[in-house]
Amino acid sequence: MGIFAWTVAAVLASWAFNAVVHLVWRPRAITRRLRAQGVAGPDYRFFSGSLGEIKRLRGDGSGLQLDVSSHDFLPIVQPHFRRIFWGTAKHMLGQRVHGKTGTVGQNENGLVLTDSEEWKRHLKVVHPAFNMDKLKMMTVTMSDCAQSMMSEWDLELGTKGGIVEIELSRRFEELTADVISHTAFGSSYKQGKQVFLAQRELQFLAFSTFLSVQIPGFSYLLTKKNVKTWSLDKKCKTFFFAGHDTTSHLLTWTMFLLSARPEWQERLREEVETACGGTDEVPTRDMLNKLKLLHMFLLETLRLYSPVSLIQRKAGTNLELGGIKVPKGAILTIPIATIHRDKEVWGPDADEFRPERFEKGASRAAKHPNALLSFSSGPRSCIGQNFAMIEAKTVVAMILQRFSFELSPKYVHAPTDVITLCPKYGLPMIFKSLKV
Ligand code: HEM
Repeated sequence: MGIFAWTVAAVLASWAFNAVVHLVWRPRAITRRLRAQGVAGPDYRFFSGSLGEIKRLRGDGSGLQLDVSSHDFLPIVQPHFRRIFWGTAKHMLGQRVHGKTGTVGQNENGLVLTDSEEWKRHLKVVHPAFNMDKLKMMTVTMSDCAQSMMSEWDLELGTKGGIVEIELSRRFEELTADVISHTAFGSSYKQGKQVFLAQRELQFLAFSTFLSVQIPGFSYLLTKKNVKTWSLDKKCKTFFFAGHDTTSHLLTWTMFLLSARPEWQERLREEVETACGGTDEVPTRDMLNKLKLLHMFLLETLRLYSPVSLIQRKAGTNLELGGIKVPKGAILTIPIATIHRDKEVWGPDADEFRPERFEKGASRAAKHPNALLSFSSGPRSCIGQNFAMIEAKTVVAMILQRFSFELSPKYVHAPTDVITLCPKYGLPMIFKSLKV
């Protein structure tokens, strides 16, 4: 055999060895150790008393949290979560999917992906971008972008006799991409738009990767999908990924819930008109601060339709949680969507939509102060949460000032999780102008 054939054989043998180690041997070893302690499989209730534990572990800087997942939103994907939980860290979602969707390529990790020292360094650099003064300035950009979206709606209303059906989820994706492009990329807004398009494609590629078996080394092969992923990866920036899809889904689900509850639509409109004025006014940051009911409404939307429905962490060391020894390398999933509907945590009305539960703030709405996990909690929690909440308030307030709306009969309720939770068939809504 020539040198080339030997090289190919050696590479194949190394892949096969890696595959056995990472897909068979290590997962089995971890499974055996957990089973020996009576942990039969991924059942989140087993850890349901451990929210305090999550906080404590995060608080000590280890970046380590836990929970084992049963994800009732997604029965189809469940077997894959099972595999993920029992697998080893190296080939797991936390690294692979985030790596493929969120960041700038193999050696240039973005903030969602980075670990320990590198993360601290990144955080120091980006944190000042989110201080309250900067956010105040960004509110103006947000309302400008929202205003330009709504001017288009006005035009459509004008040509269609004062009543128009608009598919909102797509419009909000464009809007939040617009906002993040203007705030993160400044004048190079067109470059931001390119990133937006690349990122959408990448998200679908990443999701299909997540559902298929991962063979170590295969992501380096020159397949069509890998080549596409690499080229798209280069264009993506963390903020872009983390910052616009999530916020657009929050807006979408808020509008869905508002259309399903006309009495709330009226209450919130009244609050907005009192604090911000009528159809032609543009809310300022100070006005937005007065919108308590809207704030509660957004929190309840985040609880029931959390844009990010699970997060994961790798056990960095052997550790003990709730009396269970979790071996180093196990992937622990925090099933946000499940926790958010847990009656033990939120009370018997956990499945009901009731913004009043947030009357005294998010930390006093449930039995545990950190039960609302949409933005995660602790040192690795969402850096853009204020940004997202301000953007959502600006946009919803401006819509309430200018339009009345109801759900189109075409709407089909099918929340679906493509890394973030969105309505599978969009959100068609019927709009009327409130301008006299
Ligand atoms: C409703 C909107 C949003 C939701 C639900 C959301 C949710 C989350 C969650 C759950 C995490 C933790 C991820 C993990 O632990 O694996 C996270 C992290 C992060 N988010 Fe957000 N996010 C939103 C908006 C934003 C915005 C607007 C930005 C930026 C402009 C942003 C930037 C980030 C960054 C950079 C991280 C990583 C932080 C770190 O690792 O230290 N997010 N987000």
